[in-house]
Amino acid sequence: RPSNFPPGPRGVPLLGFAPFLPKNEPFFRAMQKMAEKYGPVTGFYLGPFLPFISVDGHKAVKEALHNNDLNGRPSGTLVISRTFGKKLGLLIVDGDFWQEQRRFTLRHLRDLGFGKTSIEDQMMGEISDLILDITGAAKSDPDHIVDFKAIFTVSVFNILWAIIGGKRYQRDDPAFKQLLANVDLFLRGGNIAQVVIPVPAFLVRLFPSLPSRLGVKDELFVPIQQFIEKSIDEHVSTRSKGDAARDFIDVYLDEMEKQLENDSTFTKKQLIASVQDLFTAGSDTSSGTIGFMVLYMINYPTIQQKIREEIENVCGDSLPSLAHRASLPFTDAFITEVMRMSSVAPLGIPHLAMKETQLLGFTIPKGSIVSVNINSMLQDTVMWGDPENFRPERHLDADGKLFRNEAFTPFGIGKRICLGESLARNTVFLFTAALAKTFEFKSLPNKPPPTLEPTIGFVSGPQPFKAVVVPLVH
Ligand code: HEM
Repeated sequence: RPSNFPPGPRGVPLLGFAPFLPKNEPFFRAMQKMAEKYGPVTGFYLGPFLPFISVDGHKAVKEALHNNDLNGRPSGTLVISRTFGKKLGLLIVDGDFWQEQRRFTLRHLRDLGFGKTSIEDQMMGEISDLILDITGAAKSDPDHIVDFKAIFTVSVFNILWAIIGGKRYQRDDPAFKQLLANVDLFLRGGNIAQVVIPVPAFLVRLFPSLPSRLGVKDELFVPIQQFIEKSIDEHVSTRSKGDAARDFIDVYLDEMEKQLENDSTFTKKQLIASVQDLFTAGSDTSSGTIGFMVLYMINYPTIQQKIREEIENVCGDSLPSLAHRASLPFTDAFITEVMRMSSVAPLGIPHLAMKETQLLGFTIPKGSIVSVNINSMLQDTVMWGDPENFRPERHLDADGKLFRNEAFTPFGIGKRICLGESLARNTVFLFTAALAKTFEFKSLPNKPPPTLEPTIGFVSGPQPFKAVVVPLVH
């Protein structure tokens, strides 16, 4: 260990702490427990040479995420195997490549509808379809029991795909459902420490099942990459020169053509990897968040009733729109509190120290993996007082207006903040408000409410659940 390295467990020679990584509890919780023992910045080694730094609590997380020397991403064999064995896409790239691709993607996704009301019509269409689906399922069961497994992913994906690929899929399209199930399976597979374990490439060649055993099931992305590549080819063949760009894929293809002569970062492989990353980062996180909204409504029926009353008073007969949001502070506070409690991306994406730097006075060696515990920020006792309690009112000020606590950072902070934040926030708001207005959600007869305990994996999602759904007449 270099001098002034953060305190932490030692592990064993050669393998470091790798054999002791917890598997049966969410990794973010294990890291929080470690922080209780060693402090807000904990360090250990994965293998003989790779320092792993876990950062916990508001003060340390804030300092880490605002330190630009920590804005890199890991590049181990397992990390890059999802992107053709190279640092491609948006999630795991860094340096100038990341800046150029992130800036381009963000600018054009914004123009095409991220965070804009122009995509609202698309969202409302998906919501109407979902409402029909849930109503149908509730009415077809004698006890109005609806299975919520994967029910929101198709809607969320269709919104994303309207911007990226300009096409809409039917809710019951089996091939399409399989693609979404693959993303979900991958995200439930492992944890961020397993994926950065420095496994030499030759070992993976010798033991091809090794990544999967470590929870990195990259083969799940093969059909997704084929689907994206096919869409790109269709875009090329269905557009004539001079036609306006229809979606992100068209805009990207235009840029590839423009930059043809240069040593360009805009390539077909990069486009496939970026779209794949937008799927991976954007679908389960948003749909899981909506799932948690329903779960919390079931667990807190009085609060569910209060939201519904607020929405009915403000929106009358119509479904809530983004324009109503400012007049629905309690609904917004409920959404904020569910996001704080459920923390679907509890460890975000691991960062990398691009050079040696300091964190809370400790030395972080160049090349360290820095795992930033976003959940610990959302549960910080100093910032929240009673973080363990579900209290939407904590997000309202004395005048009943939405108040933003500095520690509310489910999308991260700093330069690597989530690229899809505005789209996710709008999606989650519209779906939650529409569902609360249209249905009453209840526990199954004579059963306790479904668990709020998250699934284990790269992201936290709701466990599959069923609920009694009563369609409300308006
Ligand atoms: C509730 C929904 C979501 C949550 C809670 C969430 C949370 C996060 C978090 C915590 C990070 C990591 C920040 C860091 O590395 O410090 C992140 C990164 C990212 N998110 Fe999201 N996200 C959500 C939805 C979305 C959506 C809808 C998209 C796009 C369609 C998206 C795209 C991305 C991308 C591309 C990154 C990587 C940014 C970079 O490395 O520069 N996310 N997200």
